[in-house]
Amino acid sequence: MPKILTTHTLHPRASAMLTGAGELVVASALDADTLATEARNADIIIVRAPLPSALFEGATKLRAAIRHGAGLDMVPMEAATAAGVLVANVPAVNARSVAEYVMFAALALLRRFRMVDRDLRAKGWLAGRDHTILASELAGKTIGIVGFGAIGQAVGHIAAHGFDLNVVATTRSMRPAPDRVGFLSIDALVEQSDIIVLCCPLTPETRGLINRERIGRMKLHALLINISRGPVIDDDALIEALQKDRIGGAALDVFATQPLPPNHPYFGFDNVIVTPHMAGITEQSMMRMGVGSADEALLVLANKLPVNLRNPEVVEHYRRRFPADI
Ligand SMILES: NC(=O)C1=CN([C@@H]2O[C@H](COP(=O)(O)OP(=O)(O)OC[C@H]3O[C@@H](n4cnc5c(N)ncnc54)[C@H](O)[C@@H]3O)[C@@H](O)[C@H]2O)C=CC1
Ligand SMILES: O=C(O)C(=O)COP(=O)(O)O
Repeated sequence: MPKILTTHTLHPRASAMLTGAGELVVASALDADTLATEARNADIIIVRAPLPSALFEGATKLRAAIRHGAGLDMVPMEAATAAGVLVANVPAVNARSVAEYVMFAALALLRRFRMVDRDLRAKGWLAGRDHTILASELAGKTIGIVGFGAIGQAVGHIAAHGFDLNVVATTRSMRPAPDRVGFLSIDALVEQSDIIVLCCPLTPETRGLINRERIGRMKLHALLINISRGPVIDDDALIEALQKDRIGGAALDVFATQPLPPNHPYFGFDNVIVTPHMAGITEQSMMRMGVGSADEALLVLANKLPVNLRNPEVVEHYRRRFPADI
């Protein structure tokens, strides 16, 4: 029976789809050595944690690595491709969940939710109400979306139609912008936005995109929301801007080091919301990502190519490794 290794427990509906088609095994730990050892006799791996390149050298039976979600940065693409392993993902199905998180984060920052809740509990009613900086409405502000793919478009739609925000965006292709969205260069977006939302993948171009220089161009007291990947922001530059009260606050769901170390400076700011990479995790999206991953795994087990194949250049190599397949 083929072995399907998964880094995390899947949604029950996805597990049910795979039970019977293969032996479904949840990795016993997520460190590089354990993953590489447990992938050695696996046919498929479903991925929610960074995979080491070395995994692909030892996993001689491995046919596919399937990302449970959108971001492909967790799969070392070159190593997978060199080994003839198909890489697929499940795009767009968590976009609504992430977009709702973005609106939650923007509202929570503007309402100073962390401070008000804390002061009411610790010091009582008046302390909770009596903040010198007033809360602010979303309506009429400009939200700047960096990366206008599935998530960016969902954010743009809710922001424009649900909250009367002005929406500007920057994206690689700059195709014709939809109604109520204006495309700008990254620098113009950074200068004009009251709220900047990072919705791009982590790539060599986006690593360090929000650097000291760009943070310096932000409007005084603008907000920054990051749901993309931690290294898109220069942490030292952001921490400095927060210390100097240069920006109004930040909501960070993703970090250069995950888990975020307990003593990290981000924990020290009242105007920073930190969440453990969970913007895309809801009951609905976990079901859709799980089912989508299971669909792709079942296709590979049926000797077919996954629908969202992300390294098509591997196909010839794959055919040589598994001549009976595809
Ligand atoms: N925090 C969370 O729970 C989640 C985080 N993510 C992250 O969000 C990313 C985006 O997800 P989707 O919107 O589903 O992907 P997508 O592929 O639909 O959209 C990404 C967009 O970013 C644009 N882009 C790429 N490079 C760029 C650059 N240098 N400058 C500006 N735009 C650029 C692309 O043109 C594309 O429009 C994922 O790659 C992942 O890293 C995704 C889902 C959940
Ligand atoms: O889709 C992504 O890239 C995410 O970050 C969320 O997916 P996951 O929680 O890793 O299944």
